[in-house]
Amino acid sequence: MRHFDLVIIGTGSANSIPGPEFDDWSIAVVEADKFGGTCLNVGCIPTKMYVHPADVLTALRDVADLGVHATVQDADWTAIRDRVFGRIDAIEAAGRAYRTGDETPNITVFEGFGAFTGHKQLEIQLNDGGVETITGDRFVIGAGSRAVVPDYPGLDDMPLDVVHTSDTIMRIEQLPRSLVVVGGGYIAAEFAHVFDAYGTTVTQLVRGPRVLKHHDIDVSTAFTELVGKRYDLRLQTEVTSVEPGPDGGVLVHLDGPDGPGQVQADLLLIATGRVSNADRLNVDATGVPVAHGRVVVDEHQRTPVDGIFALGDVSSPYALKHVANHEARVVKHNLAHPDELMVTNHKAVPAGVFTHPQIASVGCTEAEARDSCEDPAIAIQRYGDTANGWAREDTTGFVKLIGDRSTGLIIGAHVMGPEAATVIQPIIQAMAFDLPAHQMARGQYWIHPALPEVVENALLQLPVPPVRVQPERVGAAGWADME
Ligand SMILES: Cc1cc2nc3c(=O)[nH]c(=O)nc-3n(C[C@H](O)[C@H](O)[C@H](O)COP(=O)(O)OP(=O)(O)OC[C@H]3O[C@@H](n4cnc5c(N)ncnc54)[C@H](O)[C@@H]3O)c2cc1C
Ligand SMILES: NC(=O)c1ccc[n+]([C@@H]2O[C@H](COP(=O)([O-])OP(=O)(O)OC[C@H]3O[C@@H](n4cnc5c(N)ncnc54)[C@H](O)[C@@H]3O)[C@@H](O)[C@H]2O)c1
Repeated sequence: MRHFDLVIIGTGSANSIPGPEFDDWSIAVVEADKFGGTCLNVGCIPTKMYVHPADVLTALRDVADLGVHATVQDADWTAIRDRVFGRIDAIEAAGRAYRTGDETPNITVFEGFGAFTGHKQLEIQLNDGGVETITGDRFVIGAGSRAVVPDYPGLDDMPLDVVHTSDTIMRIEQLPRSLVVVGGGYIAAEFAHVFDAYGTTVTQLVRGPRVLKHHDIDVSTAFTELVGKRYDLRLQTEVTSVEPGPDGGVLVHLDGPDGPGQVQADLLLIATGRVSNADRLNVDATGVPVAHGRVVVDEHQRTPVDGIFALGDVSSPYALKHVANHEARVVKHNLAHPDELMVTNHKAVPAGVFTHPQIASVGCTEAEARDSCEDPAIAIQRYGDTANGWAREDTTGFVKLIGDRSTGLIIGAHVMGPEAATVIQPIIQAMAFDLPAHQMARGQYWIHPALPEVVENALLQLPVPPVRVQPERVGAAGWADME
């Protein structure tokens, strides 16, 4: 049985851990599937490579109002798909070659599925046949998450090329004429935007009252209204069964506000959430506990078993790549410096939804704020009432801020509109560094007439006490007085 100083399960964010500081450690990297994990191969990166052409197409369709005459013919699915995966597959292959090649001689890659069979002992079902059992002094569990597919009657009998999850939909042969998307979360919203923009007839089935229902109520309500005008959005609608369509494709049986019904389409995309892979690793055998479906870790990313760490979707409730990357940096430091442990920072975790319009959020929603404090301060600033938004004739975008009246700090921010995921970044910074709202607004210049002025104006409106900048920190006059 081979023994290693460190065993890493999963090549998503965990693959960033081996570096020069571990050159004298023997390291095993265990990967069952594609090198680089979800984000690179089937997640953030390819989806955003599909979103960008969708954004371009959507913008081109909207330019008539600005006096520009543009004709959009169609989206060349094959060209887009081959550009996306021509680039991604090359990176995947290069990552695998790097870890298996001469440049990292202390690393042994096991291509197969690992599960614990004893204390710090992992059995690997190798992809090309055979089984290998290894042991390690330390382990990093970075095994990610997987798509959840509800057990709809008839689903098992459907042709494989008709029913998809986010894992497979991006590699299809041709653009479907019609698509049913099930789910109302991130993945459903982003793919509905992509396919609708490319020219597919989209029907989205959402069992709740709104799309993105975990977002702030104002964002969720406004976004639901907007996409409801774009494609066939059916709320409070459940799938009851599926069957092959009479002319191919799929016939989805559903139950909604108007009673039972049907919708037919070329393809079905199921985007009903993801679950941690903690249940597939038999972590119990090595004494690692699982709670709420996730591997249990402390603020140093340590499991209760000495030397076993976990990070990313397998242990984190956030299921976001920037969180997995941050946690990987913490694990890397803590492996190398066991006497000076770093703490994970989950203070102001943001997220973007790459739809049209774009959405971004950080901190609490208004409802969460009202649950935890009696009287949160709220400000809403429309893009269209600031110079750049007005120039664009934006009619739907806004920034919503939630503040704490006692401290003047921002506790939540929600943005819907052009470049929302970029526009929100200064607010994330303010929250991360405890910069009070009015100090943030008046303690710096805001480029005029750029989009972030919408943030400046939202900050100024926030009914929290002004906090004056100390003159010695910003120069003799004190920028707090600058109007
Ligand atoms: C469609 C989609 C779009 C997304 N878009 C975004 C986005 O825009 N922004 C964002 O922040 N996040 C996004 N995410 C979420 C993001 O991709 C994940 O949070 C992140 O990739 C998780 O990283 P990880 O390292 O924890 O796991 P992963 O990257 O999933 O890596 C885990 C690896 O472990 C391997 N593995 C699992 N079990 C075993 C085993 N038993 N043995 C061996 N290997 C195993 C898997 O094959 C995988 O390669 C998206 C996700 C999806 C699905
Ligand atoms: N831009 C981003 O950052 C981004 C993009 C995609 C995915 N992600 C990450 O991936 C995770 C998974 O995304 P997701 O969209 O699959 O999950 P999600 O949790 O965002 O949404 C799941 C949706 O499916 C619905 N649902 C659940 N079970 C259902 C059922 N049985 N029938 C019908 N509907 C059902 C839920 O009500 C919800 O609307 C996200 O939580 C997010 O963390 C992030």
